[in-house]
Amino acid sequence: MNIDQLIEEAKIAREKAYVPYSKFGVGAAILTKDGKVYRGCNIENAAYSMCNCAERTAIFKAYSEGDRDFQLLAVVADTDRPCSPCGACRQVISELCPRDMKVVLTNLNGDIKEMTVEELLPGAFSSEDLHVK
Ligand SMILES: O=c1ccn([C@H]2C[C@H](O)[C@@H](CO)O2)c(=O)[nH]1
Ligand SMILES: [Zn+2]
Repeated sequence: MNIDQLIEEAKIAREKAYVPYSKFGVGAAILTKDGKVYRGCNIENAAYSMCNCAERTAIFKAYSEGDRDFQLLAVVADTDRPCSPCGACRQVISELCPRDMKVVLTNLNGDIKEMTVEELLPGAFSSEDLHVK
């Protein structure tokens, strides 16, 4: 599974987005080290704060199946620039993915921005900051 293939998986995930309020579908796909792909879409709610982003859907799906070793995350939306994950997702990605893992942000025009987890959220708050680790 290469980067282009994982982007295609994210696009397939985006088709499943439940977005009656924003009409803004987002897709994500995360690749495990042993080659498994978990897709995620955003899922909205009439109580807006309950909306879940595509990135967290994909990561939580993998986690809940016991898969925790990731090598690549792709995100896609119909944006002018490559889709930029929100702050909440950056925090979750930074805790649950390796710091040096590549994150591929893209849009439907094929613009691609590659970043690392560390670059997505430099200096993230983490378990290292807690007294109880
Ligand atoms: O990277 C992003 C940015 C936004 N959204 C969702 C949240 C909400 O459902 C909609 C509009 O913010 O897009 C994602 O899923 N991922
Ligand atoms: Zn988010």
